[in-house]
Amino acid sequence: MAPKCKTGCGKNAILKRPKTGDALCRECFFWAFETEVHNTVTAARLFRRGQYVAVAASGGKDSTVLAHVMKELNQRYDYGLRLVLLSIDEGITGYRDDSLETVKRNRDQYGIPLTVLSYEDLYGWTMDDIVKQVGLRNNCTFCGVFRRQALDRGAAQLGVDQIVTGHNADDIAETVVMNVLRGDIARLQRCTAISTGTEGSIPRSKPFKYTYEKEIVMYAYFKKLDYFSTECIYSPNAYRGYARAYLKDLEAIRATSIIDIIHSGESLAVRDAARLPTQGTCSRCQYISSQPVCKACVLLQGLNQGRPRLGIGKSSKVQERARETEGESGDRSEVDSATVTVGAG
Ligand SMILES: Nc1ncnc2c1ncn2[C@@H]1O[C@H](COP(=O)(O)OP(=O)(O)OP(=O)(O)O)[C@@H](O)[C@H]1O
Repeated sequence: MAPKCKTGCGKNAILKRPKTGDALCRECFFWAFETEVHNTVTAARLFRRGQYVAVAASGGKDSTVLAHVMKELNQRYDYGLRLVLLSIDEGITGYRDDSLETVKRNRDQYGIPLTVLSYEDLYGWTMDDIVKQVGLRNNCTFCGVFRRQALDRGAAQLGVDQIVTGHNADDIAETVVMNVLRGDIARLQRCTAISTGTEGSIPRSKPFKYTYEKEIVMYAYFKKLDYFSTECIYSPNAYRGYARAYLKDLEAIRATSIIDIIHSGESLAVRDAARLPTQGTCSRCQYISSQPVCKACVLLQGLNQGRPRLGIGKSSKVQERARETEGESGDRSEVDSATVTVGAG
C-alpha cells in the first residue's frame, strides 16, 4: 500500500523529498517548495513593493522554475513586483537558439515580457566564433565573463531594480568548494551572499539559495513546466564538474552535505589583514571592475587582436599584457551595447 502524505492531508504520498526525507503528495510538495522559497525571500528581505525585477532566464530548469515561482509568489503574497524575463543569447547554435525558443514560450505561458541581448550585438562575437578561435579549453571563461556583464547591461537598459538568478543550493555549495580549492578569498567571502551588488551595480539575488537542485527538477517535472534540458555543447566548465562530482559523493554519505557547506561558507570570517580587491570602474567601458581594465574588455581585446589567450591567467599579468598591446591592429576593445526587445504575448 502506498504511504500516506506526511502532512496528514489524507492523500497518498508520491515522492520522498530529498531535503527532508518526508513522503509527500504532489500538492503538499508544491506547497512546501514554494513556502520555503517565500520564507527565504522574506527572511532576507529581498524585494520591496513596487520594484521592477528581471528574472535571468536561460530556458533551463532552474530559471524556468524561478520564473514560474516568482510569478506565483508575487500573486499569492502580493509582493507588488513588476517582472520581466531577461535572456542572453550567447550565440551557440544547436543549444542557446533552442533554449531561447523555450523562454519565448515561457513568456507567453506566464505573461511576462522578455528582453533578449546577444553577445554578437554587445561584443561583435558569438560563442560559436569564439570557440573557433580559442578552442574548447578556455571558452567557459569568455562565456561566463561576457554573460555576467551582458546581464548587467540588459538590466541597466531595462531600468530594473534588481536581477534574480536560478542559482540553487547545489550551485552555491560547488562554488564554496571551488573557491576553497583555488584559495580565492575574495570570492569565497561573497559567494554565499543571497544578494550581491556593490555601489554602482544592480543587485543580484538568488531566491533558490537554499533550494536543492533535485527538488527543482521534481517541481518542474510534477508541474509539467516547459524547460530545455540539454547541456551546453561547448562542455560545462571542467573544474566545476569535479566539484559537482565530489559533492554528489559527499551527499550519498551525508544527505545534508550541501546545506552544511553553505552554512560553513556563511560562517567563514576573513582576517582583517587579508588583501581584498576594491571595486572601481573600467577605464575603457566604465563598467564596474576591480582592475583598471575589466575582464570583458581584456578578453575582447585578445579576440580582436587574434591573441585569444591575452585575458587568460593571473590578473596582474593580464593587465600588464593588455596595457602593452593596447591599440595594436584589429583592436576594437570597447564594449558596445544594443538590445533586441521581444514584447509579451
Ligand atoms: N543565457 C542566459 N540568459 C539569462 N540568464 C542566464 C543565462 N545563462 C544562465 N543564466 C542565469 O544564471 C543562472 C545559473 O546559470 P547556470 O549556467 O549555472 O545554469 P543552470 O544551473 O543550468 O541554470 P538553468 O537551469 O536556469 O539554465 C540561471 O539559472 C539563470 O538565472
